[in-house]
Amino acid sequence: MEKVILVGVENQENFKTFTESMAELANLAETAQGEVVGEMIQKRQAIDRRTILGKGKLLELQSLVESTEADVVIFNHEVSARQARLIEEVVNVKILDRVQLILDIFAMRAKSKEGQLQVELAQLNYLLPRLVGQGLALSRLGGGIGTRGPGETKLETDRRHIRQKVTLIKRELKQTEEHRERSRQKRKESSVFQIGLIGYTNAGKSSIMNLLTDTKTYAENQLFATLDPLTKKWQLPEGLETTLTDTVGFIQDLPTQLIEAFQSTLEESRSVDLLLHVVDATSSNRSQQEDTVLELIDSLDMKHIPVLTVYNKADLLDVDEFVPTLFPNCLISAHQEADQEILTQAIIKQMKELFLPFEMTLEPKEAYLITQMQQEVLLDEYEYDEEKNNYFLKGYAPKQSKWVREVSDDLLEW
Ligand SMILES: Nc1nc2c(ncn2[C@@H]2O[C@H](COP(=O)(O)OP(=O)(O)OP(=O)(O)O)[C@@H](O)[C@H]2O)c(=O)[nH]1
Ligand SMILES: [Mg+2]
Repeated sequence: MEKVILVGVENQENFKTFTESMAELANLAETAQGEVVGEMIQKRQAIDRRTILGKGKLLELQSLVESTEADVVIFNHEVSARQARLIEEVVNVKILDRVQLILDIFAMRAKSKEGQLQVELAQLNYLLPRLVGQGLALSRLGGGIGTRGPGETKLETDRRHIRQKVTLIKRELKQTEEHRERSRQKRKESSVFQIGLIGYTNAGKSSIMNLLTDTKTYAENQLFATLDPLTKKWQLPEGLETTLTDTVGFIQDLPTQLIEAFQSTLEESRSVDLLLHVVDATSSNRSQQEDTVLELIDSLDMKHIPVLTVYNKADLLDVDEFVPTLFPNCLISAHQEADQEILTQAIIKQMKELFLPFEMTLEPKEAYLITQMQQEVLLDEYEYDEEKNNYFLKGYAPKQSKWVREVSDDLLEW
């Protein structure tokens, strides 16, 4: 385990969320298998352009590194190559920033070929501008946090080599993207109602996926436990078939390089009919986490998709004291089997708002259609009318549903 010192400069720009952000940095460092042995905070009007910390503080950092025998210093700010070099000259250990740390965790987590390629692309994109005129030798970093990567070769310093690699990875990713696009298209054509889980990392998205479906996806008390999107069928008790997609979690200051690299993964959520925004209701940092996710929904062009907020981890809360901030919402615990019902009903309520209400009758000879309909619409009522010798059906159907079209034809005939 590497010993880590965390550094942050509290300034006019970040003072509102500074404490939480530092706590999150500690959490990230631990997720990357670091042991936090010290923290250094400086209050300053703005960060120092050359060394982030002021001169005096930098010397303090140097003695803290020595006394704690730290292996690495992680800054809660983006650190340019030049800044890293200047700081390193003083403290004599590896310097990393928040972005590199997040990239490193992603590199650890990436399991699928696609995930690995995406992380490698993000790392290379992060590296490229940092190489300009620097001749920065990555080898000096040695091993450990900040140097992990899924690529077989160590990250190379040669810019040309990196550019070639970027082109190569993009080409490979394009193929998986096309494959993904095809299955997504297929799902769209089959007009299955699609639900996407999104939310801050560690909010409980995968746990909710597990609660609703019988799958056992990886749910862990770790940041970014999930990297690869996973889509599962989920059938509502009334019979309607939907799909549920679990995906990568969001975090404040999600590196733009990552967002770019993970475009196709995030695409999975862009085409859904309903988003479940999972929020850790117990987080002391809840409102900032909510804002982060809302901003990302916005920047990922997903603003047109209806959202149901799912406040999670209710088992750890005094439920009566809880005050929600986003609507519509429901409050559940993914760890309580009984809450499956609450969540399901909340989802159905949202679906009804998106669907069109319909009523129709079917001749006895058409009764075989009912089973099929049950899988494609929300059927509230269906009964056989003995006097009229027909079936009466009532419910809600997706707007583009063939059942709705057929019903309206029926209505015209009458
Ligand atoms: N007490 C309690 N813990 C929960 C609940 N839901 C999830 N957790 C825990 O919270 C942690 C994170 O859960 P995950 O389901 O992995 O969260 P996630 O949103 O998928 O996280 P990432 O994939 O890392 O973004 C795990 O340790 C879960 O056991 C809940 O309702 N109550
Ligand atoms: Mg997960």
